[in-house]
Amino acid sequence: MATNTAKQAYVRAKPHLNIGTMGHVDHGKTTLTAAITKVLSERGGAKYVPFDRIDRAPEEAMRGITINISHVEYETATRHYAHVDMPGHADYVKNMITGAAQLDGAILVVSALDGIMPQTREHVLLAHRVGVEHVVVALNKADGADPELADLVELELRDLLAEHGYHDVPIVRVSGLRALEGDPEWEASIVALLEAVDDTVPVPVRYTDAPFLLPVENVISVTGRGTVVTGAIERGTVEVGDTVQAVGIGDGVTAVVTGVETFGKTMDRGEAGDNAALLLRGVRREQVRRGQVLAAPGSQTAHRRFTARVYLLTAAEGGRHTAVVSGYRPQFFLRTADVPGRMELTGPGDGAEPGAVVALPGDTVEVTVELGRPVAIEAGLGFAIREGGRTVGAGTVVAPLD
Ligand SMILES: Nc1nc2c(ncn2[C@@H]2O[C@H](COP(=O)(O)OP(=O)(O)OP(=O)(O)O)[C@@H](O)[C@H]2O)c(=O)[nH]1
Repeated sequence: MATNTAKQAYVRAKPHLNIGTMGHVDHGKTTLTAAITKVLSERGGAKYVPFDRIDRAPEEAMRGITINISHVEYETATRHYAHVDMPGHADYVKNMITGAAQLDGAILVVSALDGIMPQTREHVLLAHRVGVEHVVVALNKADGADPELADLVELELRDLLAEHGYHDVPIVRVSGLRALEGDPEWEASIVALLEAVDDTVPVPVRYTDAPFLLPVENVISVTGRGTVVTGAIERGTVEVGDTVQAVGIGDGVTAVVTGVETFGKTMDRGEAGDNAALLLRGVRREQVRRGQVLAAPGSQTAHRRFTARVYLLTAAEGGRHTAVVSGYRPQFFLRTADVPGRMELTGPGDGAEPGAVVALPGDTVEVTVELGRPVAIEAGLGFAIREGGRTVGAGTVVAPLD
């Protein structure tokens, strides 16, 4: 937001969708993301983002001009996409469950050389659990794979996907690496992959009529301009002159929005589904924090206590090997907030025995949660439970308390 040159305006000519790559470590997510931007840049639909600029680019963040650095944007003939390449496995799991990623669809990257690996399974399971309805598979590294082996991987993938309710998923053989190197055959594979995404992922219904809500991802101070808050708009719309309120964690400030941008372009109006950067007047950087939400004043309230239903992941899903008892103190991830808390088991769900005081991996249980700090809570909000760097549970808020 702090550049001296006049900014280009964002033209909302095509529907905007949010997609992301998921898949096992080293199967080529980042290479594929770079390849997509390179191939589309040659066709006028993107700015090329080289491999080493994805996930990082701290100087861009310092200049305060872009949204969360792991997002890239590109356009196909019919859509504008924001694409998130979640840096590591832990971030993926957290972003998926908390809904921070807000994916309308996902590209599952599977190496044709390695086939299905543990995180491939875990990501498919989580995607389904958090409501990602549309998946396209990029069967990557097809340049190095024996076609018969790739056929076998494809069969196994179809089984895995069907097990989690994904049917008729397009599986496109690609090579991110060869496409990046400019090999026309593999460049064409990237185009085919994006065509499959265009055809498979429908334009979602956006809640533009609801009160404005944006989970805060990043807060950046821009010299001479003020404080910029970035994140994906979950609901509603926002325009210059609107008043927004920060809710959760500490005391929330109320501020007037003096600028709205997406990917460095100015917008008249940010809408649900957009990745936005909002410039706030008269706010110091410390007054807004990741984990808060920016909301239409009075539309959201912060709570420390709430009731919820929680599914405990099995060991095979990456969860715990042992039971959980009342008084359990894991870490809770709600939207972009990461707070410690305590969980009491109040009743069985569909898995646990009636009256159970312990819950086993694989059970669904009713719980009361008390967080270390208040965050914006409402019925239906999804959250993740983590412990020692791994995800052990996925929950849904039933009702806020107090
Ligand atoms: N042969 C071949 N190698 C590839 C291809 N795509 C990626 N690789 C290689 O696979 C390795 C991992 O690629 P990355 O893009 O870093 O994988 P990633 O999934 O983003 O890894 P994480 O971000 O660590 O989860 C690198 O050495 C790439 O060069 C491909 O299409 N063909």
